Amino acid sequence: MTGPRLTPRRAARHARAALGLTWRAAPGGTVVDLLLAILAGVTPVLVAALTKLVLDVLTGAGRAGVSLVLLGVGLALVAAAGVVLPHLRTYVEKERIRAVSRLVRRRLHDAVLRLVGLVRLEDPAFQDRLQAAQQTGHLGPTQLTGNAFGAVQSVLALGGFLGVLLALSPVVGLLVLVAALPTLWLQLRLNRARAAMVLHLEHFQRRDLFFAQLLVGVPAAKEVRLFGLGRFFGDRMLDELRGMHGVEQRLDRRELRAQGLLGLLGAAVAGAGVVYTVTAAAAGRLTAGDVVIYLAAVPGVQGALGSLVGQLGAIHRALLLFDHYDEVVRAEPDLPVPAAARPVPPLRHGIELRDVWFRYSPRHPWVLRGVDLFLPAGATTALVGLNGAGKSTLVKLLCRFYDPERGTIRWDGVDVREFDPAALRERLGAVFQDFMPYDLTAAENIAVGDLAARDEPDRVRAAARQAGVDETLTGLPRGYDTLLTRIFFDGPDRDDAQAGVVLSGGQWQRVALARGFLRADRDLLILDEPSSGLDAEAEHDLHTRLRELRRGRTSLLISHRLNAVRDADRIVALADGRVAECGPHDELLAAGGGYARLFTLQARGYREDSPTAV
Ligand SMILES: Nc1ncnc2c1ncn2[C@@H]1O[C@H](COP(=O)(O)OP(=O)(O)OP(=O)(O)O)[C@@H](O)[C@H]1O
Repeated sequence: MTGPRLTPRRAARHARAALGLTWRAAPGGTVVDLLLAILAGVTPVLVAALTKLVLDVLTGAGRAGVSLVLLGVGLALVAAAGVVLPHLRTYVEKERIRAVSRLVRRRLHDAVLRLVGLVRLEDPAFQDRLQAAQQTGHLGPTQLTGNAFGAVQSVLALGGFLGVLLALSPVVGLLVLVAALPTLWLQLRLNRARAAMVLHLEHFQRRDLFFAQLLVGVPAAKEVRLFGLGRFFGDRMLDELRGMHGVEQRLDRRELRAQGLLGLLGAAVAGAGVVYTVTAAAAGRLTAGDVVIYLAAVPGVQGALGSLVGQLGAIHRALLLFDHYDEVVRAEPDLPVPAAARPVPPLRHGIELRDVWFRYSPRHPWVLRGVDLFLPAGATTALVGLNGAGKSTLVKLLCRFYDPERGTIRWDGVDVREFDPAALRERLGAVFQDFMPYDLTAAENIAVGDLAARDEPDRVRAAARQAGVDETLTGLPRGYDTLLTRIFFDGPDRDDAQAGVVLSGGQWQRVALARGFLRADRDLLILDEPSSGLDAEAEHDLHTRLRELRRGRTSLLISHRLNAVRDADRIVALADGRVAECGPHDELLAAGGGYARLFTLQARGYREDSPTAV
């Protein structure tokens, strides 16, 4: 496994960005932490130096006139500081990490929201990076700063102890120093491997999480039990976990081998130093105080060097991890957004698709192959076609989640690429076929259609009434404030296991419709299979309401129930990626094409005694 390379320029850019984030998130905490790191660095050297002085005075080897009491008090104070400082630092550091995490999370999500389309979000490689950035984004700044301050502390301790060692025996001092160089080299290599591992593991982790969710989550619980899928998914999950652990294990073993050898080397150097000092003291060349400070200095230098190497390695790793975050926050918009976007005017004439070609990526087949279509303002257009004909894809293009590969979509003659996508979407209302049931309250589930309605309960209720779900929601344990989920609970509901409710599929469909109704006044209302989950009576009722609502408005209605679209102003049938038929119901029926065939088939299914597959 080869690791990602970090050029000095890239490293410097990441370091600047990471430190900048830390400073912006917690300026006070950063200063305090640095001061504490400096204090923590000099404390052990001071303890060793004071201990030597005390011993020298006691054994008569020290200078006369030095007060033992003062030395004792000084030693006690410095030792006390040495005990308290690490705890204080831990607290300050945790506060800083929390502040940085919030800032990093916000920036990451701002960056994701800048992706106005869906192309990049649907790219598995980008998803891997995004997940890695989510998990490790905050580690870049926090580890960089924490380890940089730790390095300051280590350098101070190292400088102090090394000074002592070199003064007593330059040979041993240099030996201790040189013995640390292989550790530094190894650490840098291991860091690169570890950073590469994060991205490599992301594949496994996402799939592991997916299988774990299937096993413990509610959505798949029915099928898992009925089809007996538990063992199958469990084994797949363990396979992913095994793959992940295999990668980690290989790296851990490499680390164990290398660090074991280097540890032995360090111990041998330290042992040789001890033998030398004790022998020199026995021969009268060193005092007892010298022996004590020597014994403190050798592990002190090795410890500080080890920490420094570890910290430099961690800084390197933090910079490599920061790469994922940096890539995501610097990601170019996935759809071109004009610098000077044109304002989106109210729709007067209509929306025109001119020779629109689209496929989800060059590796995917064409879905639309030259669609020419006009959606006249103030009229209802129905879009019909077999499964996979491209109806929902066309809706996604109208919302500009993607751009056509060839051809244009024009809003009153203006190419929609000249608009800001957010401004265009402001003019649209939509109920998607795969609408999202949120684990929120009933009122919030409707108000997400137009967040301004959060503070307008009457509007929310009116929309629910139009969608025929008001009575259901009013009857819930907490009315519109009832959570539409059994996964979470609100504070006051903690002791009430029944507080959240699960709606039926059709009831959810109506909630989604209510969301759409909140935007019924927009220039274009898109309804993709709005009645697929409704019972016959509700469907009839809904289409009567929709007819009312659509009157004089521009709307696009997609449905497989051809009876529900027959009164649309125009019916457009998609087939083979093109518009195959277009016209009012009667005209299409008389033409005797694909639409007429499907309509007759469905109608016969209702009339005949024997059931007919539709
Ligand atoms: N995000 C995607 N990435 C790749 N291919 C996709 C994606 N979404 C849809 N497709 C493919 O595009 C084709 C058209 O799908 P689309 O959902 O537009 O059909 P549809 O007419 O709405 O079908 P249905 O009646 O079943 O809802 C299908 O072959 C589908 O597999």
